[in-house]
Amino acid sequence: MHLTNLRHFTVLCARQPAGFQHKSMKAQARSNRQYAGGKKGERFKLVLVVAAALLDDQGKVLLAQRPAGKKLAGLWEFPGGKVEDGETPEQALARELKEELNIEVELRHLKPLTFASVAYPDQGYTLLMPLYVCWHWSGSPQGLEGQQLSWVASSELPSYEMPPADLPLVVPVQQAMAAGEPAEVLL
Ligand SMILES: Nc1nc2c([nH]c(=O)n2[C@H]2C[C@H](O)[C@@H](COP(=O)(O)OP(=O)(O)OP(=O)(O)O)O2)c(=O)[nH]1
Repeated sequence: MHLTNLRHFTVLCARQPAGFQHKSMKAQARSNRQYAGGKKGERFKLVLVVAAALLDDQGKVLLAQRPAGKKLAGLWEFPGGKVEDGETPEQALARELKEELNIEVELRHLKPLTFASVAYPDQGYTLLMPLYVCWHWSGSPQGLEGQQLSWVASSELPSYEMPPADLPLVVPVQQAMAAGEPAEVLL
């Protein structure tokens, strides 16, 4: 995607329907809008992180709480992590889900949903985070790294405090939850 379109997309993603967020999320969204894309001339290191919205058959999505001592500790996020050298985003996500939650995911079950792009000027990096939806995995998710896990209904999502990058992802995830698993397209 052309950079101008990517910036435009980021701004669009940052808009939320009126009344959707509670107070602290509104404040986070405001600061998110201010630094999304960064200022002209600023230089950033790109950090590529992949994450998954795991959706169960009760219509809930899995959130993990970032453990104490880590950056953004206490905030709730979609499980995932950084893409390592030589990995595809899907391979990285399947590896992270195994390491963090002890579940196995087939790459074909990772369906791209949307992405977040957020610059952190004070930290000198910009986070680019593709978000996948996943309806099928084997095993039962466990917080192997000491993180709390929570299966969350769509209407409850806005009450979980999340990193700024995640706020624009909430509505697309709610839409995916409402739509249910799409039928397989056979080519
Ligand atoms: N997995 C995940 N990471 C997220 C989300 N939102 C968000 O800002 N992040 C950030 C937090 C971390 O800085 C980075 C993910 O890094 P990581 O989970 O692999 O590693 P880490 O906590 O050790 O990160 P770091 O301390 O090395 O920065 O992406 C999200 O929804 N899911």
